Amino acid sequence: MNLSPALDCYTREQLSARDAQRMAEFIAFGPIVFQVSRLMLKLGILQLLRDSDTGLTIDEIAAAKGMTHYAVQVLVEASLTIGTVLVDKDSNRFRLAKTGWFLINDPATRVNIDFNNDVNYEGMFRLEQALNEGKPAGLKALGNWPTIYEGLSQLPRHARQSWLAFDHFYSDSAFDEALNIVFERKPKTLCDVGGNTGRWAVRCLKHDPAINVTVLDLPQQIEMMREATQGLAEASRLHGHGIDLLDPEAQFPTEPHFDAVWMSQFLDCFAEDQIVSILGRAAKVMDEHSRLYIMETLWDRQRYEPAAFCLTQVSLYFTAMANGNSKMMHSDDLARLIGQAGLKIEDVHDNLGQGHSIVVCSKP
Ligand SMILES: C[S@@+](CC[C@H](N)C(=O)[O-])C[C@H]1O[C@@H](n2cnc3c(N)ncnc32)[C@H](O)[C@@H]1O
Repeated sequence: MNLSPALDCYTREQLSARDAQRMAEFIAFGPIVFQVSRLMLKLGILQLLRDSDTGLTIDEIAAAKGMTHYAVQVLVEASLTIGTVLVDKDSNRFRLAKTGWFLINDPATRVNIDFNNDVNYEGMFRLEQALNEGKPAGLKALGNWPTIYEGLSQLPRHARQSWLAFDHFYSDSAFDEALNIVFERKPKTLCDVGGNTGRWAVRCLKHDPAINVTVLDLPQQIEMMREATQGLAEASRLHGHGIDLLDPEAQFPTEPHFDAVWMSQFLDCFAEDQIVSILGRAAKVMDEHSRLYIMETLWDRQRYEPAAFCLTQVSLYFTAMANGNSKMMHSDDLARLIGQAGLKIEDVHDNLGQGHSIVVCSKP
């Protein structure tokens, strides 16, 4: 399989036996490690330690935070062994460790923590059931829909906020570079498949005053998009088309003719046979001048190893919470599905934003 140079570490053992045993325990206590660290952030204890020059004792933290000695002690002692804080043995003062610094300052980590807590945490208990049934068995922790996409507009407030923040954080980071790639061929019409709240569509409209953009998405999301883009000066060039692309009979609109078809973080919401069907329907409305741009975070093409770690873990969100049958893709799989849909890969651009690739496809 393809693996970027940074992922070569997956081909041979990296840990000593002692480190491996510690890692095994880290996994065993994963849910507690997660909740302790999330609370150290939420309660501002990590931030308090960051801002202190001399470090703080448990009593000083408790006084500053209005918490009991016991509550601070269990959190801080666990954080010490997790590795987010350090202690001075003589003064009993705690200070921030490097990992704690990243918890505070790394925006990707913050978005991932909120996403895991507010969207995934409870539902993930049903991962085994989801794997057995091929259905998102964990989604009932948030509401009763066949897939999370049908429920997006009605998710509990925190879950919706964290879902959108997660989604936007990843795709927004790649949009600047993506605009240059897509507009190189000067398209006049673009179809944004799975355009969600219209963020990419709006970027295109602002980037080129001649472009018309049609967003295809579930009818509920087209409503969300209309709300989000209300009053926009460019609104007359923005069009919405409600469609359920899981229905194999649902065809892409043929009017207008699309110079560019754009799918960002979209195909990862579907199983392989569904992807082939959707790509095949996109191909039907393309001619030899049209281009399909697929923007995905392909886990095997990552420049940094932690990104591949995040992406392969996020796959299980799709299993337990989203739809039960899709994942963050490996580029070998995506290439095979593109070929099965009768399209050919013309170019691949890697390392955009938070580790996105754009696969440019045309009709052979
Ligand atoms: C992960 S979001 C990506 C949003 C956006 N393209 C981005 O890059 O941030 C996937 C989008 O696909 C849409 N979607 C999921 N299932 C769909 C379906 N069956 N038919 C049409 N759109 C669907 C969702 O509503 C959502 O807006």
